[in-house]
Amino acid sequence: MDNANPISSCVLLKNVNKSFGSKQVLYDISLQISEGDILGLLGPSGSGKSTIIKLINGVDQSNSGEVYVLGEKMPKLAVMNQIGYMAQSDALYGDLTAAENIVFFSSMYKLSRSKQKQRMNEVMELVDLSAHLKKQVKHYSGGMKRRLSLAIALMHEPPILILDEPTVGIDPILKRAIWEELKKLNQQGTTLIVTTHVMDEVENCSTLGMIREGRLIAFGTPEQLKNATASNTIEEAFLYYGGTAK
Ligand SMILES: Nc1ncnc2c1ncn2[C@@H]1O[C@H](COP(=O)(O)OP(=O)(O)OP(=O)(O)O)[C@@H](O)[C@H]1O
Repeated sequence: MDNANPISSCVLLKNVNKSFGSKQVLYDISLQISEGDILGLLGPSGSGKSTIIKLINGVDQSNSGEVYVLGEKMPKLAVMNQIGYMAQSDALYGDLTAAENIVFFSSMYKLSRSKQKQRMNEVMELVDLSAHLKKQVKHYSGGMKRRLSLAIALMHEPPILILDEPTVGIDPILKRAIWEELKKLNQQGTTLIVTTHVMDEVENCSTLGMIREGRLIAFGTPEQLKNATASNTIEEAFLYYGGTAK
């Protein structure tokens, strides 16, 4: 990591620490994500996954250490526009329809009216909500709101897509369909960063980071983590790290 170059990395964290008041929640996090990766950040609730994500997308700032995205030191507005972000809780307006929410949230990306319409149809098709475009969001179920948030994050075709627990509350069939689309986007060049608690999502990731109590206790490809722990499955490797890392 000492040799890691901010310019050639898609995302680079160097010795990042983060506290809220007197409570330290991230300790000396260093990691590098290459363009075209699908990084899965795994860890128990409260371990610090969302905090790492918010430092990468520029929503929050570290107390020490550096965060670079696309070669630029974060936070930087021009880079924030290159990132699609789906937060853990859905920041949607219940009194507006899905279409109105999409227009509102994508207005900062200044898509032409025809492009906006085209993308709206594409992303709503993708998350299987085309039939509910004109429905007020307060009448959506929890899973529908997650899917709408994902659609909004995809509107401007960002090169980096950050998804904080994207498939919570989504049924297994749609979850598989969404992952297929995410992988398709990845093959077209989108770098993905996804947090999850769920082991079955791990197989979709090219790189895994395991977080525990604010520390990055393992980072590498699933094969590397399995080899390093002499495990047959990534679940076994996760249990190994969970059981022994301090
Ligand atoms: N704005 C904040 N103010 C104070 N403490 C915070 C704040 N945001 C997060 N924390 C604390 O930081 C720690 C890490 O939280 P974070 O949300 O990053 O964990 P997480 O791994 O994403 O958890 P989950 O899977 O439940 O979302 C927790 O102890 C949390 O209470």
